[in-house]
Amino acid sequence: MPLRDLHIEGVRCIKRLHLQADARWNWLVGPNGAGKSSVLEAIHTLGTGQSWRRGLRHLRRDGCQEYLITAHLAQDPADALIALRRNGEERDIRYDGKSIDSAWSLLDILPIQALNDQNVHFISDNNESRRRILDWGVFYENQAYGQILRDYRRLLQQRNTWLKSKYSAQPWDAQLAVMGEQVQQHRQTHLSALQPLAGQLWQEWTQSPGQFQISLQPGWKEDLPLLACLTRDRQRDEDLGFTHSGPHRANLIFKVAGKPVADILSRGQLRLLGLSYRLAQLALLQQRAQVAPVVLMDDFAAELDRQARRWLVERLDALALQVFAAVTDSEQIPHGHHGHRFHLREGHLIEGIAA
Ligand SMILES: Nc1ncnc2c1ncn2[C@@H]1O[C@H](COP(=O)(O)OP(=O)(O)OP(=O)(O)O)[C@@H](O)[C@H]1O
Repeated sequence: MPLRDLHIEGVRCIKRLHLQADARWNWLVGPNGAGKSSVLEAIHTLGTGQSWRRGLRHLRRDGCQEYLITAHLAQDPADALIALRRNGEERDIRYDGKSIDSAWSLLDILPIQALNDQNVHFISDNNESRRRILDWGVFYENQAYGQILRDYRRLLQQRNTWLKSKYSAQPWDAQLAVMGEQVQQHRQTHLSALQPLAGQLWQEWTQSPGQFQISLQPGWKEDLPLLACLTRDRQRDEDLGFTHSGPHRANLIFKVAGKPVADILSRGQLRLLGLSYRLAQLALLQQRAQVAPVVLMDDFAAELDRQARRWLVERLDALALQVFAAVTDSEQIPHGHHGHRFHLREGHLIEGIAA
């Protein structure tokens, strides 16, 4: 669902900026501090209700009362606008003239895949980052998953509150176990479909016969049902005041040739492996769910040599998605590559296609 245009007011270093987007490639070009990430963050916020690094209030430009981000989507009629305005703690989201209560709805209206540093280096980051990236793919492949995960988290929170308060009746375990098993099942099904695609991309890039494996640890003892683990660990959970077993403790393990990748791959290779995984997610969505996220790529060239950059562009080209990619220099864009180039300085568009 590409953007046709984008309008930003009062976001970080950007006072006011409009651009008319290309349906495929949009290169944001400018030196450090020019505002490239601010544009990407604005799009991310419009598609998720959340900033990708700090809290939302940091998005507001110093000295401004509010920020406003709006866009027209390519498939919508000309007068349908998606708009997010924030003033202090008040947030107003509208789509096609209607007010939207929950930012969750934005995930359907404007799906985004963010490839910023954290979201590409998730493999060597913590378990939570890996779960977040996994869940992004599961959610877009099967949108019922969003509700299942929210239900699971709500029950988990209730159980943890109960563990701390030590009331006598304990009503949560059976339902928590049912939801937890469902979360695990959806994740595993998704991963089984994703693994061959990610492996294919990784091997295509490395030309290495070393086998690439991803496995999912569910977050509880694998040969026991979750309910049995919750029952078994009840006393320990009560003593420590939180739930030890469940998909909130799941982990994704990446291995190449049988070894943990963080031990053997270089930082650039880890970025490429992370990108292969994320590209595989996009390919799977294209096959299964017909969702076409807008791809946001911060610091496109970081840690990638020329050949890797070309490969990445070709892979994204094959997916025919809209991409916004930040580079500090036009030289980092593979030679002869098409798309719009927006040159930025100090939060202003100095050259490019203004709306
Ligand atoms: N709340 C704010 N109000 C005004 N300016 C801000 C605010 N937050 C950050 N900035 C400024 O915005 C600029 C950072 O912009 P941004 O991160 O978008 O740059 P960039 O082009 O992505 O740079 P790099 O290539 O270094 O990643 C910095 O100059 C910073 O001082």
